[in-house]
Amino acid sequence: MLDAIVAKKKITVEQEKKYLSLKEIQKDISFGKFALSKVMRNSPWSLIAECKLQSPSKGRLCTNYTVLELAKIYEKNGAMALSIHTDEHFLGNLADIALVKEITKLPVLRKDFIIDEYQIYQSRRAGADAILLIARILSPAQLKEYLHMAWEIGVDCLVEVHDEKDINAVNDTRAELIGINNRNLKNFTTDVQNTLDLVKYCDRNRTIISESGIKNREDIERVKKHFIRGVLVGEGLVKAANIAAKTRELSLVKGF
Ligand SMILES: O=P(O)(O)OC[C@@H](O)[C@@H](O)c1c[nH]c2ccccc12
Repeated sequence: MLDAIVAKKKITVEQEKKYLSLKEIQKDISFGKFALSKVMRNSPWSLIAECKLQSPSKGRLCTNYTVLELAKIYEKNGAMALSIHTDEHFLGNLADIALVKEITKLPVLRKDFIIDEYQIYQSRRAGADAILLIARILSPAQLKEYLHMAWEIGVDCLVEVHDEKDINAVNDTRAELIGINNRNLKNFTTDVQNTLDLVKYCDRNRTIISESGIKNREDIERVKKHFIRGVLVGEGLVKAANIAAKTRELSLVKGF
């Protein structure tokens, strides 16, 4: 599935370049302020709350709320940042970033499959504070190059890792934010234990978070003991009976 999404993404990006060239995009961007890393550096715990309406493996996850409604609930209840899908397989849309930025003050991570430098500038032009870089779909050279390009325009990168090989590639860069993904890329199941197994390979000077399959305080207590500074949660939030309460629970809001 990942391969198919990436193949399709390559075609989409080539089409987008025809519509608006890289040069034109580069002319039209304001510099970012590294808002995500700033927030995470200053906070002992960060919930990055994902506005996830659908996933390719599970289908529709959320029908009662729009991306904007979710963003507002998350902000009001203690989330430190928002993750906004912009890939079609997740019902995402690049324009959602600007809409979300209009109604919240939180840093916004663009959640997509970045495989071309074009998308880095495109993300900033769309208003993103940060982008996801998935180590598995990039060569070590590409990873370094993309981190540098993003850094030059004030955009943070959350580098996602799935195994020891990915982590070795990231340790060899200056990436500040690392996300250990608990999702098995072959069968799409999630296991929080993956974070505990892999965190020992990560350079401790980075800000490390746990991604996918986080459902409750128990999961958080488990990873928090092992130098994890935050979580990225989608399904656990959007499928909760009370999304506001779940956001407070996973944000570690006092008195919950
Ligand atoms: O819904 P979950 O299990 O809480 O997972 C959120 C997030 O980690 C997941 O959406 C994700 C992590 N990395 C990705 C890369 C592409 C698409 C999706 C993802």
